[in-house]
Amino acid sequence: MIKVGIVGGTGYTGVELLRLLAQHPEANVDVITSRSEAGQAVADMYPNLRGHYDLRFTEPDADRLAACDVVFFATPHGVAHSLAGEILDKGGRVIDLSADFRIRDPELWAKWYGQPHGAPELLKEAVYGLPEVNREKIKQARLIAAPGCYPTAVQLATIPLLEAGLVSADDIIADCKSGVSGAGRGASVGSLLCESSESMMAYAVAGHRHLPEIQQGLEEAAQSDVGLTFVPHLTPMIRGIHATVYTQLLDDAEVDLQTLFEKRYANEPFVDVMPAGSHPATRSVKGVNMCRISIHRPQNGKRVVVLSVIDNLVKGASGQAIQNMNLMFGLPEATGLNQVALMP
Ligand SMILES: NC(=O)C1=CN([C@@H]2O[C@H](COP(=O)(O)OP(=O)(O)OC[C@H]3O[C@@H](n4cnc5c(N)ncnc54)[C@H](OP(=O)(O)O)[C@@H]3O)[C@@H](O)[C@H]2O)C=CC1
Ligand SMILES: CC(=O)N[C@@H](CCC(=O)OP(=O)(O)O)C(=O)O
Repeated sequence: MIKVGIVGGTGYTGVELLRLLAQHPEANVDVITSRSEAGQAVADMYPNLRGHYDLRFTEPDADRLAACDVVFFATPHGVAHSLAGEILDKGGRVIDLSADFRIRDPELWAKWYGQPHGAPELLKEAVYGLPEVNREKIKQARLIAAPGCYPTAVQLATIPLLEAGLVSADDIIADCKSGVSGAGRGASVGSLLCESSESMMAYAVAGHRHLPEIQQGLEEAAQSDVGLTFVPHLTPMIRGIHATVYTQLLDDAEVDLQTLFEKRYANEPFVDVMPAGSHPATRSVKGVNMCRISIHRPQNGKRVVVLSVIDNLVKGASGQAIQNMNLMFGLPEATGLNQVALMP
């Protein structure tokens, strides 16, 4: 059994880790931290977990966490900077769901996150945890930077086109919609029912902190600079990301984009390339570790439109983190991740 520690167990990604790990046959949660709820039983705070956990929140303690085989950080950015190094030094492994180790350049990170990078010495060994790109590195890693929710949906939609050199890398548009849980449990007034239901709005159009993360991943795939316009929107749903990616074919050559995507993801357990002409809905991935994609070429012109949906809390966070854990510990990649999406 893998002994698991979770830092930040009261947030949405923390409780989602607990929900998924409750059904994982090879992992057991030993330590779960919360400073505000220390002493409280996990199942008292989250009744969906009654009967699954006999565990209480504790204060974060590096020694107790390092005694686990792997520690998930489900915390705001900056927390893993201060604790991950100590856990690694004591022999633990770390999967960070926050943005702390996703961007390789510490100066760029500092610019977008508005504070100095707290652990630049760890960046060399941090592996970006997108299994569809970095599977072999993940298997050897001690420190995983789990990708953000928007970056997961956008990169999976775009990477096959850039790897094949078929589209113009200097003009990519990612128009994205997110459910409100993406803002976390401690979110501001804008996430209240009265503020966010029956309405939809764009935000951070001038620049969202996921922009440099997406750009980094797309530039690796393209092996060149990438020009990206990323516009996130808040939509009145609890879970889900819908990304619509617009790119332009470099020439009129007859290319079978459907086959390109099907081949690229043929062996991927958690990417579903849907039949040509499909329009995937966010509810088709609700609660599951899956990205469903469809590829369109309207009127057979040069414009390529790729639709990509994930559950922000699963393939966009906690499910993907467990997928990484499975790879790090030599387990079948889909262990504990075979749920079926909720309908309706
Ligand atoms: N929500 C989403 O869809 C996604 C979120 N993420 C990222 O995952 C991380 C967690 O997100 P989410 O679950 O939404 O966040 P929440 O705001 O819902 O929860 C944050 C958790 O971290 C704990 N925490 C806060 N500050 C500290 C600290 N200084 N030291 C230790 N623990 C702390 C909190 O508990 P307490 O204060 O009691 O200790 C709480 O349990 C964030 O970095 C987020 O950006 C990534 C992908 C998707
Ligand atoms: C709806 C909403 O507010 N979404 C969040 C998503 C950020 C997030 O989850 O951050 P990381 O993936 O970087 O950890 C936002 O736009 O800030």
